[in-house]
Amino acid sequence: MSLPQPIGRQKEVLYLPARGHFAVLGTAGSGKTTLAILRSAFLGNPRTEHCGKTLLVTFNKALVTYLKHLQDIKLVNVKIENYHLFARGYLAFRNKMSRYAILTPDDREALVKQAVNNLSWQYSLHPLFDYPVELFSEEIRWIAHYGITTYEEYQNLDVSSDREMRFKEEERELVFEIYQTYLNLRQQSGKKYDWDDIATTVCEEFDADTSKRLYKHIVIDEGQDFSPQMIRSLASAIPADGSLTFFGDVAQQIYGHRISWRDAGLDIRQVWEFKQNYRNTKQIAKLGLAISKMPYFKGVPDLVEPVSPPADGALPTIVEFSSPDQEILFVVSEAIALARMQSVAILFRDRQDEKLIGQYLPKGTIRLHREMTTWQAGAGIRYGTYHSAKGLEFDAVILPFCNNKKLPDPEAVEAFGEPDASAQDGRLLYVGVTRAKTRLIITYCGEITSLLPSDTSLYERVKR
Ligand SMILES: Nc1ncnc2c1ncn2[C@@H]1O[C@H](COP(=O)(O)OP(=O)(O)OP(=O)(O)O)[C@@H](O)[C@H]1O
Repeated sequence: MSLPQPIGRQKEVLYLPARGHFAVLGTAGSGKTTLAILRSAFLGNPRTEHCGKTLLVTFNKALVTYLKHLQDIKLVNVKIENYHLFARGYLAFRNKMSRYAILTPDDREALVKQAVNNLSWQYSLHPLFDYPVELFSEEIRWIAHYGITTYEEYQNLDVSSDREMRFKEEERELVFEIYQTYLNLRQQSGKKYDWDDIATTVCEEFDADTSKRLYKHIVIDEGQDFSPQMIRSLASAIPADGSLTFFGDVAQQIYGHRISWRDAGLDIRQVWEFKQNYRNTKQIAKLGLAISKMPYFKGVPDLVEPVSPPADGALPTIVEFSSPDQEILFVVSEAIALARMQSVAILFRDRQDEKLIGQYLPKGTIRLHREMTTWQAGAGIRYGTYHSAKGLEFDAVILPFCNNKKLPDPEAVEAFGEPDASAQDGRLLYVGVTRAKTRLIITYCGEITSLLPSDTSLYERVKR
Protein backbone atom coordinates (compact mmCIF):
# COMPACT_ATOMS: atom_id res chain seq x y z
CA MET A 1 0.00 0.00 0.00
CA SER A 2 1.56 3.32 -0.96
CA LEU A 3 0.91 6.58 0.81
CA PRO A 4 -0.29 9.63 -1.15
CA GLN A 5 2.03 12.50 -1.98
CA PRO A 6 1.55 15.27 0.59
CA ILE A 7 0.21 18.51 -0.81
CA GLY A 8 -0.20 22.12 0.37
CA ARG A 9 -0.40 22.36 4.16
CA GLN A 10 0.56 18.72 4.44
CA LYS A 11 3.94 19.44 2.84
CA GLU A 12 4.55 22.34 5.22
CA VAL A 13 3.85 20.07 8.19
CA LEU A 14 6.02 17.28 6.85
CA TYR A 15 9.05 19.56 6.70
CA LEU A 16 8.52 21.46 9.94
CA PRO A 17 11.78 21.87 11.87
CA ALA A 18 13.10 18.79 13.63
CA ARG A 19 13.35 20.64 16.92
CA GLY A 20 10.53 21.87 19.18
CA HIS A 21 6.84 21.17 19.72
CA PHE A 22 4.26 21.28 16.93
CA ALA A 23 0.49 20.73 16.86
CA VAL A 24 -1.57 19.86 13.83
CA LEU A 25 -5.33 19.82 14.19
CA GLY A 26 -7.29 18.39 11.32
CA THR A 27 -10.76 17.37 10.42
CA ALA A 28 -11.59 13.70 9.81
CA GLY A 29 -9.90 12.25 6.74
CA SER A 30 -7.55 15.19 6.30
CA GLY A 31 -4.38 13.13 6.22
CA LYS A 32 -3.24 13.32 9.85
CA THR A 33 -2.36 9.64 10.04
CA THR A 34 -0.75 9.79 6.59
CA LEU A 35 1.38 12.75 7.68
CA ALA A 36 2.17 11.15 11.03
CA ILE A 37 3.79 8.29 9.10
CA LEU A 38 5.52 10.53 6.56
CA ARG A 39 6.81 12.88 9.26
CA SER A 40 8.14 9.93 11.25
CA ALA A 41 9.99 8.73 8.14
CA PHE A 42 11.38 12.25 7.62
CA LEU A 43 12.55 12.55 11.22
CA GLY A 44 14.13 9.12 11.27
CA ASN A 45 15.77 9.44 7.84
CA PRO A 46 19.45 8.50 8.35
CA ARG A 47 20.52 10.63 5.41
CA THR A 48 19.61 13.84 7.23
CA GLU A 49 21.40 15.83 9.88
CA HIS A 50 18.39 15.86 12.21
CA CYS A 51 17.98 12.09 12.02
CA GLY A 52 17.22 10.32 15.26
CA LYS A 53 15.28 7.42 16.67
CA THR A 54 11.59 8.30 16.30
CA LEU A 55 8.55 7.02 18.16
CA LEU A 56 5.20 7.12 16.33
CA VAL A 57 2.74 6.69 19.14
CA THR A 58 -1.01 6.28 19.10
CA PHE A 59 -3.74 5.44 21.54
CA ASN A 60 -5.01 2.05 20.52
CA LYS A 61 -3.33 -1.10 19.35
CA ALA A 62 -5.58 -1.74 16.35
CA LEU A 63 -4.39 1.52 14.86
CA VAL A 64 -0.79 0.47 15.44
CA THR A 65 -1.48 -2.66 13.41
CA TYR A 66 -3.11 -0.58 10.68
CA LEU A 67 -0.23 1.93 10.64
CA LYS A 68 2.30 -0.85 10.29
CA HIS A 69 0.38 -2.12 7.29
CA LEU A 70 0.14 1.38 5.72
CA GLN A 71 3.84 2.08 5.67
CA ASP A 72 4.85 1.12 2.17
CA ILE A 73 8.55 1.59 2.73
CA LYS A 74 10.32 0.08 5.69
CA LEU A 75 10.65 2.99 8.08
CA VAL A 76 14.20 3.37 9.29
CA ASN A 77 14.74 4.48 12.91
CA VAL A 78 10.98 4.51 13.53
CA LYS A 79 9.16 2.52 16.17
CA ILE A 80 5.34 2.38 16.10
CA GLU A 81 3.70 1.68 19.45
CA ASN A 82 0.63 2.49 21.47
CA TYR A 83 1.12 4.69 24.51
CA HIS A 84 0.66 2.04 27.13
CA LEU A 85 3.27 -0.24 25.61
CA PHE A 86 5.71 2.65 25.58
CA ALA A 87 4.89 3.57 29.20
CA ARG A 88 5.20 0.00 30.45
CA GLY A 89 8.47 -0.50 28.60
CA TYR A 90 9.99 2.67 29.98
CA LEU A 91 8.89 1.94 33.54
CA ALA A 92 10.32 -1.57 33.24
CA PHE A 93 13.62 -0.01 32.14
CA ARG A 94 13.45 2.15 35.28
CA ASN A 95 12.68 -0.90 37.45
CA LYS A 96 9.26 0.51 38.24
CA MET A 97 7.16 -2.10 36.54
CA SER A 98 6.46 -5.70 37.41
CA ARG A 99 4.26 -8.11 35.52
CA TYR A 100 1.04 -7.57 37.45
CA ALA A 101 1.54 -4.00 38.62
CA ILE A 102 -1.41 -2.56 36.68
CA LEU A 103 -4.95 -2.88 37.92
CA THR A 104 -7.36 -4.27 35.32
CA PRO A 105 -10.30 -2.03 34.34
CA ASP A 106 -12.80 -4.41 36.00
CA ASP A 107 -10.82 -4.51 39.25
CA ARG A 108 -10.53 -0.76 39.11
CA GLU A 109 -14.30 -0.38 38.93
CA ALA A 110 -14.68 -2.75 41.89
CA LEU A 111 -12.20 -0.74 44.00
CA VAL A 112 -13.82 2.58 43.13
CA LYS A 113 -17.13 1.09 44.22
CA GLN A 114 -15.57 -0.13 47.44
CA ALA A 115 -14.04 3.30 48.14
CA VAL A 116 -17.44 4.95 47.63
CA ASN A 117 -19.11 2.35 49.87
CA ASN A 118 -16.54 2.75 52.63
CA LEU A 119 -17.01 6.50 52.76
CA SER A 120 -20.76 6.36 52.42
CA TRP A 121 -20.77 4.37 55.70
CA GLN A 122 -18.52 6.88 57.32
CA TYR A 123 -20.55 9.88 56.10
CA SER A 124 -23.95 8.25 56.38
CA LEU A 125 -26.80 10.25 54.90
CA HIS A 126 -24.47 12.62 53.04
CA PRO A 127 -26.35 13.50 49.83
CA LEU A 128 -23.18 13.14 47.72
CA PHE A 129 -23.62 9.38 47.88
CA ASP A 130 -26.88 9.60 45.96
CA TYR A 131 -24.81 10.05 42.79
CA PRO A 132 -24.15 6.93 40.72
CA VAL A 133 -20.76 5.34 41.23
CA GLU A 134 -19.88 5.87 37.54
CA LEU A 135 -19.74 9.59 38.19
CA PHE A 136 -17.06 9.12 40.86
CA SER A 137 -15.23 6.68 38.63
CA GLU A 138 -15.06 9.24 35.81
CA GLU A 139 -13.93 11.96 38.17
CA ILE A 140 -11.13 9.77 39.51
CA ARG A 141 -10.08 9.11 35.92
CA TRP A 142 -10.12 12.83 35.21
CA ILE A 143 -8.00 13.57 38.29
CA ALA A 144 -5.44 11.02 37.07
CA HIS A 145 -5.50 12.38 33.51
CA TYR A 146 -4.49 15.77 34.84
CA GLY A 147 -1.88 14.35 37.22
CA ILE A 148 -3.56 16.02 40.21
CA THR A 149 -2.04 14.95 43.51
CA THR A 150 -3.44 17.31 46.14
CA TYR A 151 -6.85 18.57 47.09
CA GLU A 152 -5.67 22.17 46.57
CA GLU A 153 -4.68 21.39 42.98
CA TYR A 154 -8.01 19.71 42.40
CA GLN A 155 -9.94 22.64 43.77
CA ASN A 156 -7.98 25.30 41.92
CA LEU A 157 -7.10 23.69 38.58
CA ASP A 158 -7.72 26.01 35.68
CA VAL A 159 -8.30 23.88 32.60
CA SER A 160 -8.96 24.82 29.01
CA SER A 161 -11.31 21.96 28.10
CA ASP A 162 -15.06 22.36 27.81
CA ARG A 163 -15.43 20.61 31.14
CA GLU A 164 -17.89 22.06 33.53
CA MET A 165 -16.95 20.75 36.95
CA ARG A 166 -18.95 17.61 37.61
CA PHE A 167 -19.05 18.27 41.33
CA LYS A 168 -19.96 21.41 43.21
CA GLU A 169 -17.26 23.23 45.12
CA GLU A 170 -18.58 22.07 48.50
CA GLU A 171 -18.63 18.43 47.31
CA ARG A 172 -15.09 18.25 46.03
CA GLU A 173 -13.32 17.70 49.33
CA LEU A 174 -15.27 14.51 49.85
CA VAL A 175 -14.76 13.47 46.21
CA PHE A 176 -11.04 13.86 46.71
CA GLU A 177 -11.25 11.71 49.82
CA ILE A 178 -12.92 9.02 47.73
CA TYR A 179 -10.05 9.29 45.27
CA GLN A 180 -7.49 8.87 48.04
CA THR A 181 -9.40 5.96 49.53
CA TYR A 182 -9.37 4.32 46.11
CA LEU A 183 -5.57 4.80 45.91
CA ASN A 184 -5.14 3.24 49.36
CA LEU A 185 -7.29 0.27 48.44
CA ARG A 186 -5.34 -0.17 45.24
CA GLN A 187 -2.06 -0.14 47.10
CA GLN A 188 -3.39 -2.70 49.59
CA SER A 189 -4.32 -4.94 46.66
CA GLY A 190 -0.69 -4.87 45.55
CA LYS A 191 -1.23 -2.83 42.37
CA LYS A 192 0.93 0.19 41.81
CA TYR A 193 -0.94 1.68 38.86
CA ASP A 194 -4.08 1.75 36.82
CA TRP A 195 -4.21 2.59 33.12
CA ASP A 196 -5.11 6.20 33.87
CA ASP A 197 -2.33 7.22 36.22
CA ILE A 198 0.61 5.27 34.82
CA ALA A 199 1.57 8.43 32.88
CA THR A 200 2.18 10.31 36.13
CA THR A 201 4.91 7.87 37.14
CA VAL A 202 6.37 8.08 33.62
CA CYS A 203 6.58 11.88 34.07
CA GLU A 204 8.22 11.52 37.48
CA GLU A 205 10.75 9.00 36.18
CA PHE A 206 11.75 11.16 33.21
CA ASP A 207 12.16 14.12 35.55
CA ALA A 208 14.65 12.08 37.58
CA ASP A 209 16.26 10.34 34.60
CA THR A 210 19.47 12.01 33.46
CA SER A 211 20.47 9.27 31.02
CA LYS A 212 20.46 9.79 27.25
CA ARG A 213 16.95 9.68 25.82
CA LEU A 214 16.06 6.66 23.67
CA TYR A 215 13.98 8.71 21.22
CA LYS A 216 14.97 12.01 19.68
CA HIS A 217 11.62 12.59 18.01
CA ILE A 218 8.06 11.71 18.94
CA VAL A 219 5.03 11.86 16.66
CA ILE A 220 1.58 11.45 18.26
CA ASP A 221 -1.37 10.33 16.14
CA GLU A 222 -4.98 10.52 17.42
CA GLY A 223 -3.59 12.85 20.07
CA GLN A 224 -7.03 14.09 21.17
CA ASP A 225 -7.41 10.92 23.23
CA PHE A 226 -4.15 11.32 25.13
CA SER A 227 -4.50 12.78 28.59
CA PRO A 228 -2.52 15.95 29.37
CA GLN A 229 -0.36 13.79 31.60
CA MET A 230 0.43 11.33 28.80
CA ILE A 231 1.41 14.15 26.45
CA ARG A 232 3.52 15.72 29.18
CA SER A 233 5.32 12.42 29.71
CA LEU A 234 6.04 12.16 25.98
CA ALA A 235 7.39 15.71 25.92
CA SER A 236 9.77 14.70 28.73
CA ALA A 237 10.87 11.64 26.79
CA ILE A 238 12.80 13.64 24.19
CA PRO A 239 16.02 15.65 24.59
CA ALA A 240 16.16 19.45 24.31
CA ASP A 241 17.21 19.21 20.63
CA GLY A 242 14.43 16.74 19.78
CA SER A 243 10.90 17.26 18.44
CA LEU A 244 7.33 16.39 19.30
CA THR A 245 4.62 16.57 16.64
CA PHE A 246 1.03 16.25 17.79
CA PHE A 247 -1.79 15.29 15.37
CA GLY A 248 -5.38 15.35 16.59
CA ASP A 249 -9.03 16.03 15.90
CA VAL A 250 -11.04 17.06 18.95
CA ALA A 251 -14.31 16.08 17.25
CA GLN A 252 -13.09 12.49 17.50
CA GLN A 253 -12.25 12.51 21.20
CA ILE A 254 -13.85 9.26 22.32
CA TYR A 255 -11.68 8.18 25.22
CA GLY A 256 -10.56 10.99 27.49
CA HIS A 257 -13.80 12.90 27.55
CA ARG A 258 -13.49 16.54 28.66
CA ILE A 259 -9.76 16.75 28.64
CA SER A 260 -7.68 19.02 26.47
CA TRP A 261 -4.27 18.54 24.90
CA ARG A 262 -3.78 22.27 25.53
CA ASP A 263 -3.38 21.52 29.24
CA ALA A 264 -0.25 19.45 28.64
CA GLY A 265 1.88 22.59 28.63
CA LEU A 266 3.55 22.03 25.28
CA ASP A 267 5.57 24.93 23.93
CA ILE A 268 3.60 25.52 20.73
CA ARG A 269 3.77 28.81 18.89
CA GLN A 270 1.50 28.06 15.98
CA VAL A 271 -1.16 25.42 15.40
CA TRP A 272 -1.43 24.05 11.85
CA GLU A 273 -4.87 23.14 10.58
CA PHE A 274 -5.82 20.52 7.99
CA LYS A 275 -9.23 21.40 6.58
CA GLN A 276 -9.26 19.37 3.38
CA ASN A 277 -11.05 16.05 3.68
CA TYR A 278 -9.51 13.46 1.33
CA ARG A 279 -11.50 10.45 2.48
CA ASN A 280 -15.23 11.02 2.32
CA THR A 281 -17.48 11.94 -0.55
CA LYS A 282 -19.08 15.38 -0.45
CA GLN A 283 -22.34 13.87 0.88
CA ILE A 284 -20.73 11.90 3.72
CA ALA A 285 -18.53 14.84 4.69
CA LYS A 286 -21.61 17.05 4.80
CA LEU A 287 -23.28 14.72 7.28
CA GLY A 288 -20.08 14.66 9.38
CA LEU A 289 -20.04 18.45 9.40
CA ALA A 290 -23.73 18.61 10.36
CA ILE A 291 -23.06 16.24 13.29
CA SER A 292 -20.20 18.45 14.47
CA LYS A 293 -22.65 21.37 14.52
CA MET A 294 -25.19 19.57 16.71
CA PRO A 295 -25.88 21.17 20.11
CA TYR A 296 -23.94 18.45 21.94
CA PHE A 297 -20.76 19.68 20.23
CA LYS A 298 -21.35 23.24 21.32
CA GLY A 299 -18.43 25.00 22.93
CA VAL A 300 -15.83 22.35 22.00
CA PRO A 301 -12.61 24.31 21.52
CA ASP A 302 -10.23 23.61 18.62
CA LEU A 303 -12.79 22.12 16.21
CA VAL A 304 -11.52 22.42 12.64
CA GLU A 305 -14.26 23.02 10.10
CA PRO A 306 -13.64 20.98 6.94
CA VAL A 307 -13.65 22.18 3.37
CA SER A 308 -16.08 20.11 1.33
CA PRO A 309 -14.30 17.38 -0.65
CA PRO A 310 -14.68 17.39 -4.44
CA ALA A 311 -15.72 13.72 -4.86
CA ASP A 312 -19.44 13.20 -5.40
CA GLY A 313 -21.30 10.12 -4.23
CA ALA A 314 -24.63 8.78 -3.06
CA LEU A 315 -26.44 10.42 -0.16
CA PRO A 316 -26.07 8.50 3.12
CA THR A 317 -29.07 6.18 3.39
CA ILE A 318 -31.21 5.83 6.50
CA VAL A 319 -33.24 2.64 6.52
CA GLU A 320 -36.12 2.23 8.96
CA PHE A 321 -37.39 -1.23 10.00
CA SER A 322 -40.46 -2.36 11.81
CA SER A 323 -38.68 -5.21 13.61
CA PRO A 324 -35.11 -5.78 14.90
CA ASP A 325 -35.00 -9.16 13.11
CA GLN A 326 -35.61 -7.50 9.77
CA GLU A 327 -32.96 -4.95 10.58
CA ILE A 328 -30.36 -7.63 11.38
CA LEU A 329 -31.21 -9.59 8.24
CA PHE A 330 -30.83 -6.48 6.11
CA VAL A 331 -27.52 -5.42 7.70
CA VAL A 332 -25.98 -8.85 7.18
CA SER A 333 -27.20 -9.34 3.59
CA GLU A 334 -26.29 -5.78 2.58
CA ALA A 335 -22.79 -6.17 4.04
CA ILE A 336 -22.30 -9.46 2.17
CA ALA A 337 -23.43 -7.89 -1.10
CA LEU A 338 -21.25 -4.79 -0.73
CA ALA A 339 -18.23 -6.79 0.40
CA ARG A 340 -17.92 -8.64 -2.91
CA MET A 341 -16.13 -5.64 -4.38
CA GLN A 342 -15.12 -3.42 -1.50
CA SER A 343 -14.18 -3.13 2.15
CA VAL A 344 -17.21 -2.88 4.43
CA ALA A 345 -17.37 -2.16 8.14
CA ILE A 346 -20.39 -2.74 10.39
CA LEU A 347 -19.95 -0.63 13.51
CA PHE A 348 -21.76 -0.72 16.85
CA ARG A 349 -22.13 1.34 19.99
CA ASP A 350 -21.33 -1.62 22.24
CA ARG A 351 -20.00 -5.16 22.39
CA GLN A 352 -23.45 -6.67 22.96
CA ASP A 353 -24.66 -5.57 19.54
CA GLU A 354 -21.38 -6.59 18.00
CA LYS A 355 -21.89 -10.12 19.37
CA LEU A 356 -25.50 -10.18 18.24
CA ILE A 357 -24.68 -9.44 14.60
CA GLY A 358 -21.40 -11.34 14.69
CA GLN A 359 -23.19 -14.67 14.94
CA TYR A 360 -24.95 -14.08 11.61
CA LEU A 361 -21.87 -13.02 9.66
CA PRO A 362 -20.05 -15.43 7.33
CA LYS A 363 -17.30 -17.53 8.89
CA GLY A 364 -13.94 -15.81 8.82
CA THR A 365 -15.37 -12.29 8.97
CA ILE A 366 -12.79 -10.06 10.61
CA ARG A 367 -13.66 -8.58 13.99
CA LEU A 368 -12.00 -5.25 14.72
CA HIS A 369 -10.64 -5.24 18.24
CA ARG A 370 -7.98 -3.68 20.39
CA GLU A 371 -5.62 -6.65 20.33
CA MET A 372 -5.55 -7.30 16.59
CA THR A 373 -2.03 -7.92 15.36
CA THR A 374 -2.51 -8.39 11.61
CA TRP A 375 -4.27 -6.25 9.08
CA GLN A 376 -5.99 -7.62 6.00
CA ALA A 377 -6.60 -5.01 3.35
CA GLY A 378 -9.07 -5.23 0.48
CA ALA A 379 -12.63 -6.36 -0.05
CA GLY A 380 -14.49 -8.09 2.76
CA ILE A 381 -16.50 -7.43 5.90
CA ARG A 382 -15.09 -6.11 9.18
CA TYR A 383 -17.20 -5.55 12.23
CA GLY A 384 -16.61 -4.04 15.64
CA THR A 385 -17.36 -1.15 17.94
CA TYR A 386 -17.04 2.50 16.96
CA HIS A 387 -14.05 2.60 19.29
CA SER A 388 -12.30 -0.20 17.43
CA ALA A 389 -12.62 1.61 14.09
CA LYS A 390 -10.82 4.69 15.27
CA GLY A 391 -8.37 6.02 12.69
CA LEU A 392 -9.42 3.40 10.12
CA GLU A 393 -11.34 3.74 6.85
CA PHE A 394 -13.53 1.52 4.67
CA ASP A 395 -15.25 1.90 1.30
CA ALA A 396 -18.64 1.32 2.88
CA VAL A 397 -19.84 1.62 6.46
CA ILE A 398 -23.07 0.33 7.98
CA LEU A 399 -24.21 1.72 11.33
CA PRO A 400 -27.02 -0.45 12.73
CA PHE A 401 -29.26 0.15 15.75
CA CYS A 402 -29.23 3.95 15.55
CA ASN A 403 -32.44 4.22 17.55
CA ASN A 404 -33.18 6.49 20.50
CA LYS A 405 -33.09 3.59 22.98
CA LYS A 406 -29.42 2.95 22.20
CA LEU A 407 -28.04 6.36 21.34
CA PRO A 408 -27.33 8.04 23.66
CA ASP A 409 -26.67 5.03 25.84
CA PRO A 410 -29.35 4.99 28.61
CA GLU A 411 -26.83 3.86 31.25
CA ALA A 412 -24.61 6.84 30.43
CA VAL A 413 -27.65 9.15 30.56
CA GLU A 414 -28.49 7.76 33.99
CA ALA A 415 -24.95 8.18 35.28
CA PHE A 416 -23.80 11.42 33.65
CA GLY A 417 -26.98 13.15 32.53
CA GLU A 418 -28.30 13.60 29.01
CA PRO A 419 -25.99 16.41 27.80
CA ASP A 420 -22.82 14.54 28.76
CA ALA A 421 -24.03 11.20 27.42
CA SER A 422 -25.03 12.85 24.13
CA ALA A 423 -21.66 14.58 23.87
CA GLN A 424 -19.90 11.23 24.26
CA ASP A 425 -22.09 9.23 21.92
CA GLY A 426 -22.30 12.07 19.40
CA ARG A 427 -18.55 11.86 18.96
CA LEU A 428 -18.76 8.11 18.51
CA LEU A 429 -21.31 8.62 15.80
CA TYR A 430 -19.07 11.22 14.19
CA VAL A 431 -16.18 8.73 14.18
CA GLY A 432 -18.44 6.02 12.70
CA VAL A 433 -19.83 8.24 9.94
CA THR A 434 -16.45 9.60 8.87
CA ARG A 435 -14.92 6.10 8.46
CA ALA A 436 -16.90 5.68 5.20
CA LYS A 437 -15.20 6.61 1.95
CA THR A 438 -18.09 6.32 -0.47
CA ARG A 439 -21.12 4.57 1.01
CA LEU A 440 -22.86 5.04 4.34
CA ILE A 441 -25.95 3.16 5.52
CA ILE A 442 -27.60 3.91 8.85
CA THR A 443 -30.36 1.60 10.11
CA TYR A 444 -32.83 1.72 12.97
CA CYS A 445 -36.04 0.28 14.29
CA GLY A 446 -38.46 2.25 16.47
CA GLU A 447 -37.53 5.90 16.81
CA ILE A 448 -34.37 7.29 15.25
CA THR A 449 -31.65 8.64 17.56
CA SER A 450 -31.81 12.33 18.34
CA LEU A 451 -28.04 12.49 17.87
CA LEU A 452 -28.40 12.55 14.08
CA PRO A 453 -29.14 15.90 12.45
CA SER A 454 -32.78 16.25 11.43
CA ASP A 455 -32.05 18.05 8.12
CA THR A 456 -33.77 15.74 5.62
CA SER A 457 -31.62 16.93 2.69
CA LEU A 458 -28.63 15.11 4.23
CA TYR A 459 -30.05 11.63 3.64
CA GLU A 460 -32.01 9.36 1.43
CA ARG A 461 -34.69 7.72 3.60
CA VAL A 462 -36.06 4.26 3.01
CA LYS A 463 -38.75 2.37 4.93
CA ARG A 464 -38.74 -1.44 4.93
N1 LIG B 1 -2.56 14.51 -0.27
C1 LIG B 1 -3.42 13.51 -0.38
N2 LIG B 1 -3.83 13.13 -1.60
C2 LIG B 1 -4.69 12.11 -1.75
N3 LIG B 1 -5.19 11.39 -0.75
C3 LIG B 1 -4.81 11.72 0.49
C4 LIG B 1 -3.91 12.80 0.74
N4 LIG B 1 -3.73 12.88 2.07
C5 LIG B 1 -4.47 11.90 2.63
N5 LIG B 1 -5.12 11.20 1.68
C6 LIG B 1 -6.02 10.05 1.85
O1 LIG B 1 -7.10 10.46 2.68
C7 LIG B 1 -7.53 9.40 3.51
C8 LIG B 1 -7.55 9.88 4.94
O2 LIG B 1 -6.24 10.07 5.39
P1 LIG B 1 -5.84 9.80 6.89
O3 LIG B 1 -6.35 8.50 7.34
O4 LIG B 1 -4.38 10.07 7.00
O5 LIG B 1 -6.68 10.96 7.58
P2 LIG B 1 -6.86 11.31 9.12
O6 LIG B 1 -6.84 12.77 9.19
O7 LIG B 1 -5.88 10.58 9.93
O8 LIG B 1 -8.32 10.77 9.35
P3 LIG B 1 -9.09 10.40 10.71
O9 LIG B 1 -8.65 11.34 11.75
O10 LIG B 1 -10.52 10.61 10.32
O11 LIG B 1 -8.81 8.96 10.99
C9 LIG B 1 -6.58 8.25 3.27
O12 LIG B 1 -7.19 7.36 2.33
C10 LIG B 1 -5.37 8.91 2.64
O13 LIG B 1 -4.67 8.04 1.79
